[in-house]
Amino acid sequence: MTFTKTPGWLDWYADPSKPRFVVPAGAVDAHCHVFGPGDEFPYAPERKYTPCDASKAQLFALRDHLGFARNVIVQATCHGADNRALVDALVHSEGRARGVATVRRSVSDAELQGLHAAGVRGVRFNFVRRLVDFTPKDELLEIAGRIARLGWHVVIYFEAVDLPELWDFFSALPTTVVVDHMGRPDVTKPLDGPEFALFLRFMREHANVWSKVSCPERLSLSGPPALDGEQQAYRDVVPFARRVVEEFPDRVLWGTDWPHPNLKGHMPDDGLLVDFIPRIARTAELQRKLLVDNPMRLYWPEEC
Ligand SMILES: O=C(O)/C=C(\CC(=O)C(=O)O)C(=O)O
Repeated sequence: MTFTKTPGWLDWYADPSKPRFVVPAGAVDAHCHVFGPGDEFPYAPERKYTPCDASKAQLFALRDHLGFARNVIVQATCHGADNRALVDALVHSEGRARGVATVRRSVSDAELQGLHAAGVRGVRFNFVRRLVDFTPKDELLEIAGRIARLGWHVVIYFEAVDLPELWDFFSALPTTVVVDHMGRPDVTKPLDGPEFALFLRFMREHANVWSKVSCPERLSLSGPPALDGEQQAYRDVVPFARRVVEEFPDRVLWGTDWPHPNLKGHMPDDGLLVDFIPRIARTAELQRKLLVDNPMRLYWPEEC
C-alpha cells in the first residue's frame, strides 16, 4: 500500500554527525521508533499522522553510528495496536532491541506471550490528544493488571497540564511506570514553579515512577536547534532534565526519539542530540546509570 505523508512532514536527518560525547559501553537508546515501511507494515487506519518510512535497518545503522549497543523500540501511534513492524524489528535485532507495545483489551494471552517472546517488556498508554482517541481508564487498568503478571511495565505519555487530572489513575497502576519526556513540561515556565514541582512531587511520592529525560528538541522553545555543529542546543530544557537526573539518578532513561515524529520547526542532527547528554548528566556515574544500568535493569534484567 502506498501512503502519502502528512503535509509538512519533516523526514529524519539523513547524515547525522559523529557525536563528540562517547557513550559508555553497553549504552541503550531507550526511546526510538520504527515506521513501516508502509508497503510492508501498513500504517493504522485510526492514525492521526502519516510519517515517512523509518525501517529497522535504518534504526540499527543509526544505533551503530552513534555508538549505542541496544535499542528500546516504542510502538508509535501511527501503527495503532498493530505491533507487527515493532515485532519484526525486535526479532531481527539479534537480541539487541526490546520493545514497548500498544495493546487493546481484546488482546489474547497467547498474543501477549508472543509479544513477550519477541522482546516486548511494556505497554504504552498515550494521553496526548492530538495523537490518540480516548481509551477508557477501566480498559487501561485491566490491561495493566494483565501485563503486570508478565513482569512488564507501563509507559505513559501526557502533557504537564494534564497531570492533576491523571494523577489518581497513574497512582493506581500496579507496575513500574515510565513517563515519556518528563511529562512534557512547558519550559517557558519556571523550573521551580508549581507545574514542574508537581511532576517532581509525583516522582518523589511514587517510587515506581521513572522518567525519560528525552526530547529536548520537542520541548525547547528557544533552542538553538541541534544543527550545524551546535554544542549548546536546547538551553531552555537543560535545567529541567538536569534536575530530574540529579534527583532521581536510578529512575531515568534517555533516548533519541528517532525518527522524531511530528516535529514542526526543524529536524535535529542525532549526533548533536547525543552531545546533549553530558549537559544533563554531568558525571560519568550519572551517565552510566542513565544510559546503561537503568535501561538494563528494566529491559534486560536477566543480564543484571
Ligand atoms: O515519539 C514520541 O515520543 C512523541 C510523539 C509521537 C508519539 O508518541 C507517537 O506517535 O506514538 C509526538 O509527540 O508526536
